[in-house]
Amino acid sequence: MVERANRPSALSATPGLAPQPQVTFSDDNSSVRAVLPTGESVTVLLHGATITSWTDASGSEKLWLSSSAHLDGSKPVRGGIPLVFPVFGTAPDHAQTASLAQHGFARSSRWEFLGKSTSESASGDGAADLSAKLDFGLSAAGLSEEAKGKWSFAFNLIYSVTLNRGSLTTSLVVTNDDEKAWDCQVLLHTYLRVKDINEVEVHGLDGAQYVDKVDGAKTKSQSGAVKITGETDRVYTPVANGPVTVAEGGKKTFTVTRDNLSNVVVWNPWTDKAAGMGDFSPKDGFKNMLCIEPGSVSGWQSLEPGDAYEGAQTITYHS
Ligand SMILES: O=P(O)(O)OC[C@H]1O[C@@H](O)[C@H](O)[C@@H](O)[C@@H]1O
Repeated sequence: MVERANRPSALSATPGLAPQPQVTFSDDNSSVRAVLPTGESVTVLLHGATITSWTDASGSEKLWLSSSAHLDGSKPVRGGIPLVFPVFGTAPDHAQTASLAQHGFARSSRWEFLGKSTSESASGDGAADLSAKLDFGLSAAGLSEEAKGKWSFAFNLIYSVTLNRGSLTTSLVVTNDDEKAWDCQVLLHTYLRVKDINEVEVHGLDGAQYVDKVDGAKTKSQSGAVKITGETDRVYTPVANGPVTVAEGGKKTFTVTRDNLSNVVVWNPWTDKAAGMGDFSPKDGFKNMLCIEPGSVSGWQSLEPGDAYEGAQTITYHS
């Protein structure tokens, strides 16, 4: 792997040599985009450091984004990959996070774009494959007065989004910059795009315990593949750190691997919940999405002053 930090966009031309294909980066005041020479792309909104688009080389979208999602910072984004920190859902019994909004403030805050870099590795045919990495940061200084009032600890988040041919890696490093210890939960709220939810099976969770949030938070045990036949909201704790795969019509479409994230939330709102969400469009869009959300949410990451925690996912698509 060769790191080439902050190289200029477009083609690099060395006199006498054919121009080498380069990653194209663009950023405006609201989002950052990287496009590989082979056509794969990722777009990250500074609002929430939310990934709003991930495409393959042909431009086919891999993530689901509501057509009425708020992209102007007025609400968390419905779709793509929003970030959940420092609390998953709400935690009325956890004093430090009890007054925070659902899923915390990371998805509602404007992040700073820290920089971009390019790496190359040999591909199967001997040519170099390029990948692009985008880094974003959020600390207490970037919070709204309201969020600061509800969570007053000093912290630092670095979120890295790495686009490779065929896969996307998202990694969050959380550092406690305070003089006091604090707890947090982290989750990568990934909305995968599917063709028909009725054809979907999720593999890799067989034997896992889960909390069924649509059945009184009962603890249950998964048997076989997960099929989505109605509102589904489950917090799985897989037995091992193996991959979770999504298949459609018997064909594998996504593989999700986790690094240091012990839970997987599987969520689909189905008809009634989708109808009740003002930013969920089209209303039958639940047929085209499935949230597979790697996270650390069934307990708390307790960080002493100066401690850091890192969790990551890699999503690979199979075409
Ligand atoms: O509407 P929100 O805040 O984006 O949350 C969407 C869903 O996010 C999931 O992670 C939760 O398990 C669900 O309970 C929740 O409904």
